[in-house]
Amino acid sequence: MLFGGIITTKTFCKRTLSAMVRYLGQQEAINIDKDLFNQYKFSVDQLMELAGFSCASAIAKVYPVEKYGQKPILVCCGPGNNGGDGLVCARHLSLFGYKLKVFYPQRTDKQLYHNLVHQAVSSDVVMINREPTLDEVNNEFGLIVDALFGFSFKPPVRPDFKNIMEVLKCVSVPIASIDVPSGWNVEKGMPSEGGISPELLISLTAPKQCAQFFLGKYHYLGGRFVPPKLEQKYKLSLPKYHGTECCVLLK
Ligand SMILES: NC(=O)C1=CN([C@@H]2O[C@H](COP(=O)(O)OP(=O)(O)OC[C@H]3O[C@@H](n4cnc5c(N)ncnc54)[C@H](O)[C@@H]3O)[C@@H](O)[C@H]2O)[C@@H](O)CC1
Ligand SMILES: [K+]
Repeated sequence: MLFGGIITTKTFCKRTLSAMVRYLGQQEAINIDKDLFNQYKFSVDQLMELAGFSCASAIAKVYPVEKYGQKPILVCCGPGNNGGDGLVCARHLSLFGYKLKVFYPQRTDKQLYHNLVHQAVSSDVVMINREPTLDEVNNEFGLIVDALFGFSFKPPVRPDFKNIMEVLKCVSVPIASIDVPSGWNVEKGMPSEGGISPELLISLTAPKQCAQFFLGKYHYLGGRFVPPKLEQKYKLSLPKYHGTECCVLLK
């Protein structure tokens, strides 16, 4: 496609990359997850660490610490594995030199999650217990990481998460969403009543169908842990990760 008659190599490469990947339906994403655990014998901790690290890397590329490190980053974590990715991502961002605050209202009572919180706090991440207001988010933070819900989300958002979702819908601060923009239908995208509009989306393993409706500026793929046979089984056509990079720019 030509834009004003000019197409740069970079634009062409980005468009080619995002065109070639396959977008997964919700059930397919769940099946791949099951295969990774049952057939390929990965543990949740392993994949979550790689997923969260790749999200932190993509965020650091788009929002360099030299420019965005002054104000804290707010990470909003949900009750499932998407929230776990958020906790890992927060710890790595803190180790990269950012100031981190995490809002994690429904803490999962499993050892993995207790450990993730402990590890984050040990790496200077601050856990906040009160839900931040819209004004507080706009004034205090430079970036929001949305780790509320991933590919297992079933709309509509339940009442206990409505407030924070409303805040995220209205913020002027950029949002980086992990795997799926929270509140979006995993296949159909933003709900008709409106939803959050992330500036950065980091798809994990492979993009979900909702990513086709993503209009933000940056789309990365992370989670470089897919065994070649699994990639072939689901015909994922993943883009090539460069060198030792753990994430790749799709758009
Ligand atoms: N195989 C993969 O691709 C990997 C996936 N990971 C992450 O795991 C995520 C999927 O995790 P899960 O399956 O635990 O699920 P999610 O984290 O997507 O969400 C499930 C949680 O959200 C709650 N929930 C669902 N619908 C809701 C609604 N309408 N209102 C309020 N709460 C709702 C559920 O009760 C559950 O607690 C992925 O999106 C990704 O971020 C990574 O951790 C590792 C590897
Ligand atoms: K999310």
